[in-house]
Amino acid sequence: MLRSKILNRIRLLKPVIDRRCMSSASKTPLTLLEVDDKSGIATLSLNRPPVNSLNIDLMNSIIESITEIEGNKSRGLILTSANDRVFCAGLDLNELHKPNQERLKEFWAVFQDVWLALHLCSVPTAAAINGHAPAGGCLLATACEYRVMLPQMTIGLNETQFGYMAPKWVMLSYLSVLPRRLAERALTQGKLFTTAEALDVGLVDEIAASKEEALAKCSTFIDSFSKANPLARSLTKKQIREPDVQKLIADRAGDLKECLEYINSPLLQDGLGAYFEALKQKSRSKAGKS
Ligand SMILES: CCCCC/C=C\CCCC/C=C/C(=O)SCCNC(=O)CCNC(=O)[C@H](O)C(C)(C)COP(=O)(O)OP(=O)(O)OC[C@H]1O[C@@H](n2cnc3c(N)ncnc32)[C@H](O)[C@@H]1OP(=O)(O)O
Repeated sequence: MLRSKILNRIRLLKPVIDRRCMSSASKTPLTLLEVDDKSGIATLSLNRPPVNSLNIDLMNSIIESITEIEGNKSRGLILTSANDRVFCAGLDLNELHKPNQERLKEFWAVFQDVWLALHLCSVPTAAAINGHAPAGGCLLATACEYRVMLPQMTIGLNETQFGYMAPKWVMLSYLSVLPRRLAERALTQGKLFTTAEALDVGLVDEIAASKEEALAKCSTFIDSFSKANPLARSLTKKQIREPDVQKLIADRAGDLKECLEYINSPLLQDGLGAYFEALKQKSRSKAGKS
Protein backbone atom coordinates (compact mmCIF):
# COMPACT_ATOMS: atom_id res chain seq x y z
CA MET A 1 0.00 0.00 0.00
CA LEU A 2 2.65 2.46 1.08
CA ARG A 3 4.94 1.48 -1.82
CA SER A 4 2.22 2.13 -4.40
CA LYS A 5 1.35 5.37 -2.57
CA ILE A 6 4.96 6.54 -2.82
CA LEU A 7 5.25 5.40 -6.44
CA ASN A 8 2.00 7.20 -7.27
CA ARG A 9 3.26 10.31 -5.56
CA ILE A 10 6.49 10.12 -7.53
CA ARG A 11 4.47 9.67 -10.73
CA LEU A 12 2.37 12.69 -9.69
CA LEU A 13 5.59 14.61 -9.22
CA LYS A 14 7.10 13.51 -12.49
CA PRO A 15 4.45 15.01 -14.84
CA VAL A 16 5.02 18.44 -13.28
CA ILE A 17 8.77 18.10 -13.64
CA ASP A 18 8.61 16.54 -17.13
CA ARG A 19 6.22 19.21 -18.41
CA ARG A 20 8.57 21.97 -17.20
CA CYS A 21 11.70 20.57 -18.61
CA MET A 22 10.10 20.55 -22.14
CA SER A 23 9.41 24.28 -21.85
CA SER A 24 12.82 25.82 -22.50
CA ALA A 25 15.70 24.90 -24.77
CA SER A 26 18.88 26.79 -23.90
CA LYS A 27 21.22 27.65 -26.79
CA THR A 28 24.43 26.71 -24.94
CA PRO A 29 24.75 23.55 -22.85
CA LEU A 30 23.91 24.84 -19.39
CA THR A 31 24.64 21.39 -18.00
CA LEU A 32 27.13 18.79 -19.25
CA LEU A 33 26.13 15.16 -18.72
CA GLU A 34 28.63 12.32 -19.06
CA VAL A 35 27.99 8.70 -18.17
CA ASP A 36 31.12 6.63 -17.52
CA ASP A 37 30.62 3.50 -19.63
CA LYS A 38 32.65 1.37 -17.20
CA SER A 39 31.21 2.49 -13.85
CA GLY A 40 27.76 3.51 -15.16
CA ILE A 41 28.00 6.64 -13.00
CA ALA A 42 26.68 9.92 -14.48
CA THR A 43 28.51 13.20 -13.88
CA LEU A 44 26.30 16.28 -14.21
CA SER A 45 28.34 19.51 -14.48
CA LEU A 46 26.75 22.93 -14.05
CA ASN A 47 27.93 25.04 -16.96
CA ARG A 48 26.42 28.55 -16.83
CA PRO A 49 29.21 31.14 -16.71
CA PRO A 50 30.28 33.11 -14.80
CA VAL A 51 29.04 31.52 -11.53
CA ASN A 52 26.38 28.88 -12.33
CA SER A 53 23.71 31.17 -10.86
CA LEU A 54 20.38 29.37 -11.04
CA ASN A 55 17.94 30.84 -13.53
CA ILE A 56 14.90 29.10 -15.06
CA ASP A 57 16.84 27.61 -17.98
CA LEU A 58 19.65 26.19 -15.86
CA MET A 59 17.24 24.67 -13.34
CA ASN A 60 15.15 23.15 -16.15
CA SER A 61 18.33 21.74 -17.64
CA ILE A 62 19.24 20.14 -14.29
CA ILE A 63 15.75 18.63 -14.00
CA GLU A 64 15.95 17.33 -17.57
CA SER A 65 19.33 15.73 -16.86
CA ILE A 66 18.08 14.07 -13.66
CA THR A 67 15.08 12.68 -15.55
CA GLU A 68 17.47 11.34 -18.23
CA ILE A 69 19.81 9.80 -15.64
CA GLU A 70 16.91 8.06 -13.88
CA GLY A 71 15.68 6.79 -17.25
CA ASN A 72 19.00 5.50 -18.57
CA LYS A 73 19.62 3.37 -15.50
CA SER A 74 22.81 5.17 -14.47
CA ARG A 75 24.15 3.70 -11.23
CA GLY A 76 24.54 7.09 -9.62
CA LEU A 77 24.72 10.85 -10.12
CA ILE A 78 27.65 13.10 -9.26
CA LEU A 79 26.79 16.82 -9.32
CA THR A 80 29.73 19.16 -9.92
CA SER A 81 30.71 22.38 -11.71
CA ALA A 82 32.46 23.07 -14.98
CA ASN A 83 33.78 26.23 -13.28
CA ASP A 84 36.85 25.69 -11.05
CA ARG A 85 36.03 28.57 -8.65
CA VAL A 86 32.29 28.32 -8.12
CA PHE A 87 30.14 25.21 -7.65
CA CYS A 88 26.93 27.29 -7.81
CA ALA A 89 26.34 30.92 -6.72
CA GLY A 90 22.74 30.14 -5.75
CA LEU A 91 19.67 31.70 -7.27
CA ASP A 92 20.30 34.19 -10.06
CA LEU A 93 19.76 37.53 -8.33
CA ASN A 94 18.46 38.96 -11.61
CA GLU A 95 15.45 36.69 -11.12
CA LEU A 96 14.78 38.06 -7.64
CA HIS A 97 15.64 41.75 -8.04
CA LYS A 98 12.84 43.92 -9.51
CA PRO A 99 11.29 40.71 -10.94
CA ASN A 100 8.67 40.29 -13.64
CA GLN A 101 5.81 38.78 -11.60
CA GLU A 102 4.77 36.10 -14.09
CA ARG A 103 8.37 35.03 -14.56
CA LEU A 104 8.93 35.05 -10.79
CA LYS A 105 6.04 32.60 -10.36
CA GLU A 106 7.56 30.25 -12.95
CA PHE A 107 11.04 30.74 -11.48
CA TRP A 108 9.90 29.79 -8.00
CA ALA A 109 7.95 26.75 -9.22
CA VAL A 110 11.03 25.50 -11.10
CA PHE A 111 13.16 26.15 -7.99
CA GLN A 112 10.77 23.93 -6.02
CA ASP A 113 10.93 21.33 -8.82
CA VAL A 114 14.73 21.21 -9.02
CA TRP A 115 14.99 20.56 -5.28
CA LEU A 116 12.32 17.85 -5.43
CA ALA A 117 13.98 16.22 -8.45
CA LEU A 118 17.44 16.12 -6.83
CA HIS A 119 16.25 15.39 -3.27
CA LEU A 120 14.13 12.46 -4.49
CA CYS A 121 16.46 11.26 -7.23
CA SER A 122 16.07 7.48 -7.46
CA VAL A 123 19.80 6.81 -7.99
CA PRO A 124 22.52 7.50 -5.39
CA THR A 125 23.63 11.15 -5.52
CA ALA A 126 26.86 12.85 -4.47
CA ALA A 127 28.15 16.41 -4.86
CA ALA A 128 31.77 17.09 -5.84
CA ILE A 129 31.87 20.67 -4.55
CA ASN A 130 34.76 22.13 -6.52
CA GLY A 131 33.88 25.76 -5.83
CA HIS A 132 31.93 28.14 -3.61
CA ALA A 133 28.40 26.99 -2.77
CA PRO A 134 26.35 29.76 -1.11
CA ALA A 135 22.54 29.70 -0.62
CA GLY A 136 20.90 27.83 -3.51
CA GLY A 137 24.26 26.23 -4.31
CA CYS A 138 24.37 24.85 -0.77
CA LEU A 139 20.79 23.63 -1.22
CA LEU A 140 21.78 21.59 -4.30
CA ALA A 141 24.66 20.07 -2.34
CA THR A 142 22.50 19.17 0.69
CA ALA A 143 19.88 17.63 -1.61
CA CYS A 144 22.57 15.08 -2.52
CA GLU A 145 23.28 12.13 -0.22
CA TYR A 146 27.04 12.77 0.07
CA ARG A 147 29.32 15.80 -0.22
CA VAL A 148 33.03 16.06 -1.02
CA MET A 149 34.50 19.57 -1.05
CA LEU A 150 37.74 21.17 -2.18
CA PRO A 151 39.79 23.33 0.23
CA GLN A 152 39.52 27.12 0.48
CA MET A 153 35.89 27.22 -0.59
CA THR A 154 32.75 28.34 1.29
CA ILE A 155 29.32 26.76 1.66
CA GLY A 156 26.19 27.72 3.56
CA LEU A 157 22.68 29.16 3.55
CA ASN A 158 23.62 32.86 3.78
CA GLU A 159 20.18 34.28 2.99
CA THR A 160 20.02 36.51 6.09
CA GLN A 161 23.15 38.26 4.81
CA PHE A 162 21.12 39.73 1.97
CA GLY A 163 17.97 40.29 3.95
CA TYR A 164 16.10 37.12 3.12
CA MET A 165 14.83 34.15 5.09
CA ALA A 166 15.19 30.73 3.55
CA PRO A 167 11.86 28.98 2.93
CA LYS A 168 10.85 26.18 5.31
CA TRP A 169 11.75 23.40 2.86
CA VAL A 170 15.21 24.93 2.28
CA MET A 171 15.76 24.95 6.04
CA LEU A 172 14.62 21.32 6.21
CA SER A 173 17.31 20.36 3.71
CA TYR A 174 19.89 21.91 6.07
CA LEU A 175 18.32 20.19 9.08
CA SER A 176 18.63 16.85 7.29
CA VAL A 177 22.41 17.32 7.46
CA LEU A 178 23.14 19.50 10.50
CA PRO A 179 22.05 19.20 14.15
CA ARG A 180 19.16 21.56 14.88
CA ARG A 181 20.94 24.00 17.22
CA LEU A 182 23.85 24.39 14.80
CA ALA A 183 21.53 24.72 11.81
CA GLU A 184 19.51 27.40 13.60
CA ARG A 185 22.62 29.39 14.47
CA ALA A 186 24.08 29.06 10.97
CA LEU A 187 20.77 30.01 9.32
CA THR A 188 20.20 33.06 11.55
CA GLN A 189 23.80 34.20 11.09
CA GLY A 190 23.71 33.55 7.33
CA LYS A 191 26.95 31.69 7.94
CA LEU A 192 29.22 30.60 5.14
CA PHE A 193 31.32 27.69 6.39
CA THR A 194 34.90 27.26 5.17
CA THR A 195 35.69 23.82 3.82
CA ALA A 196 37.38 22.85 7.10
CA GLU A 197 34.46 24.13 9.18
CA ALA A 198 31.97 22.36 6.93
CA LEU A 199 33.82 19.06 7.43
CA ASP A 200 33.99 19.68 11.17
CA VAL A 201 30.21 20.15 11.53
CA GLY A 202 29.29 17.44 9.02
CA LEU A 203 27.95 19.74 6.29
CA VAL A 204 30.40 17.95 4.00
CA ASP A 205 31.58 14.36 4.39
CA GLU A 206 35.10 14.52 2.96
CA ILE A 207 37.66 16.99 1.67
CA ALA A 208 39.55 16.35 -1.59
CA ALA A 209 42.72 18.02 -2.86
CA SER A 210 41.48 18.16 -6.46
CA LYS A 211 38.29 17.86 -8.51
CA GLU A 212 39.50 14.47 -9.79
CA GLU A 213 39.93 13.23 -6.22
CA ALA A 214 36.50 14.60 -5.29
CA LEU A 215 34.90 12.77 -8.22
CA ALA A 216 36.70 9.56 -7.22
CA LYS A 217 35.49 9.87 -3.61
CA CYS A 218 31.93 10.47 -4.85
CA SER A 219 32.20 7.34 -7.04
CA THR A 220 33.38 5.32 -4.02
CA PHE A 221 30.30 6.50 -2.12
CA ILE A 222 28.04 5.45 -4.99
CA ASP A 223 29.81 2.07 -5.19
CA SER A 224 28.92 1.49 -1.52
CA PHE A 225 25.40 0.66 -2.68
CA SER A 226 26.54 -2.03 -5.11
CA LYS A 227 25.08 -4.82 -2.92
CA ALA A 228 21.72 -3.05 -2.36
CA ASN A 229 18.72 -3.74 -4.57
CA PRO A 230 18.30 -0.45 -6.52
CA LEU A 231 14.50 -0.27 -6.12
CA ALA A 232 14.62 -1.12 -2.41
CA ARG A 233 17.37 1.48 -1.94
CA SER A 234 15.40 4.12 -3.82
CA LEU A 235 12.17 3.43 -1.92
CA THR A 236 14.03 3.48 1.40
CA LYS A 237 15.59 6.87 0.55
CA LYS A 238 12.22 8.28 -0.55
CA GLN A 239 10.48 6.94 2.56
CA ILE A 240 13.04 8.65 4.81
CA ARG A 241 12.81 11.91 2.84
CA GLU A 242 9.03 11.79 2.47
CA PRO A 243 8.08 13.89 5.57
CA ASP A 244 10.26 16.85 4.47
CA VAL A 245 9.14 16.58 0.86
CA GLN A 246 5.50 16.41 1.92
CA LYS A 247 5.83 19.74 3.72
CA LEU A 248 6.48 21.31 0.33
CA ILE A 249 4.23 19.15 -1.87
CA ALA A 250 1.28 19.63 0.48
CA ASP A 251 1.47 23.40 0.12
CA ARG A 252 3.38 24.45 -2.99
CA ALA A 253 0.86 27.23 -3.69
CA GLY A 254 1.18 28.53 -0.13
CA ASP A 255 4.97 28.48 -0.39
CA LEU A 256 4.79 30.36 -3.70
CA LYS A 257 2.38 32.96 -2.24
CA GLU A 258 4.62 33.50 0.80
CA CYS A 259 7.71 33.79 -1.41
CA LEU A 260 6.06 36.33 -3.77
CA GLU A 261 4.98 38.51 -0.83
CA TYR A 262 8.42 38.24 0.75
CA ILE A 263 10.51 38.80 -2.36
CA ASN A 264 8.36 41.74 -3.50
CA SER A 265 8.41 43.59 -0.18
CA PRO A 266 10.10 47.01 -0.69
CA LEU A 267 12.38 46.55 2.30
CA LEU A 268 13.71 43.24 0.95
CA GLN A 269 13.98 44.56 -2.57
CA ASP A 270 16.07 47.48 -1.29
CA GLY A 271 18.31 45.14 0.70
CA LEU A 272 18.71 42.79 -2.24
CA GLY A 273 19.45 45.70 -4.57
CA ALA A 274 22.21 46.97 -2.30
CA TYR A 275 23.64 43.45 -1.96
CA PHE A 276 23.61 42.89 -5.72
CA GLU A 277 25.17 46.30 -6.40
CA ALA A 278 27.96 45.54 -3.93
CA LEU A 279 28.62 42.27 -5.77
CA LYS A 280 28.84 44.08 -9.11
CA GLN A 281 31.07 46.76 -7.60
CA LYS A 282 33.38 44.10 -6.21
CA SER A 283 33.53 42.45 -9.59
CA ARG A 284 34.25 45.76 -11.35
CA SER A 285 37.02 46.69 -8.92
CA LYS A 286 38.47 43.20 -9.31
CA ALA A 287 38.51 43.66 -13.06
CA GLY A 288 39.94 47.17 -12.56
CA LYS A 289 36.88 48.62 -14.26
CA SER A 290 35.80 50.95 -11.45
C1 LIG B 1 9.05 32.62 3.49
C2 LIG B 1 9.44 32.59 2.06
C3 LIG B 1 10.75 33.29 1.88
C4 LIG B 1 11.12 33.46 0.43
C5 LIG B 1 12.47 34.09 0.37
C6 LIG B 1 12.85 34.35 -1.00
C7 LIG B 1 14.04 34.12 -1.45
C8 LIG B 1 15.05 33.39 -0.64
C9 LIG B 1 15.47 32.16 -1.39
C10 LIG B 1 16.24 31.24 -0.51
C11 LIG B 1 16.99 30.23 -1.26
C12 LIG B 1 18.18 30.66 -2.08
C13 LIG B 1 18.55 31.96 -2.26
C14 LIG B 1 19.72 32.29 -3.17
O1 LIG B 1 20.42 31.45 -3.65
S1 LIG B 1 19.91 33.98 -3.51
C15 LIG B 1 21.59 34.03 -4.18
C16 LIG B 1 22.58 34.02 -3.05
N1 LIG B 1 23.92 33.97 -3.60
C17 LIG B 1 24.94 34.65 -3.06
O2 LIG B 1 24.83 35.34 -2.08
C18 LIG B 1 26.26 34.51 -3.77
C19 LIG B 1 26.71 35.84 -4.32
N2 LIG B 1 27.95 35.69 -5.06
C20 LIG B 1 29.15 35.54 -4.45
O3 LIG B 1 29.30 35.50 -3.25
C21 LIG B 1 30.34 35.43 -5.36
O4 LIG B 1 29.95 35.88 -6.65
C22 LIG B 1 30.89 34.00 -5.50
C23 LIG B 1 29.77 33.05 -5.85
C24 LIG B 1 31.59 33.60 -4.21
C25 LIG B 1 31.92 34.00 -6.65
O5 LIG B 1 32.86 35.00 -6.42
P1 LIG B 1 33.83 35.46 -7.61
O6 LIG B 1 34.35 34.27 -8.31
O7 LIG B 1 34.75 36.48 -7.04
O8 LIG B 1 32.85 36.14 -8.66
P2 LIG B 1 32.21 37.62 -8.54
O9 LIG B 1 31.66 37.82 -7.18
O10 LIG B 1 33.15 38.59 -9.12
O11 LIG B 1 30.92 37.47 -9.52
C26 LIG B 1 31.14 37.29 -10.91
C27 LIG B 1 29.90 37.79 -11.58
O12 LIG B 1 28.77 36.98 -11.20
C28 LIG B 1 27.75 37.79 -10.63
N3 LIG B 1 27.05 37.02 -9.61
C29 LIG B 1 27.58 36.46 -8.52
N4 LIG B 1 26.65 35.80 -7.83
C30 LIG B 1 25.46 35.97 -8.51
C31 LIG B 1 24.11 35.52 -8.30
N5 LIG B 1 23.77 34.76 -7.27
N6 LIG B 1 23.18 35.90 -9.20
C32 LIG B 1 23.52 36.68 -10.27
N7 LIG B 1 24.79 37.14 -10.54
C33 LIG B 1 25.73 36.76 -9.64
C34 LIG B 1 28.48 39.00 -10.08
O13 LIG B 1 27.58 40.09 -9.92
C35 LIG B 1 29.51 39.21 -11.17
O14 LIG B 1 28.83 39.75 -12.28
P3 LIG B 1 29.47 40.97 -13.11
O15 LIG B 1 30.89 40.55 -13.42
O16 LIG B 1 28.60 41.09 -14.31
O17 LIG B 1 29.40 42.15 -12.19
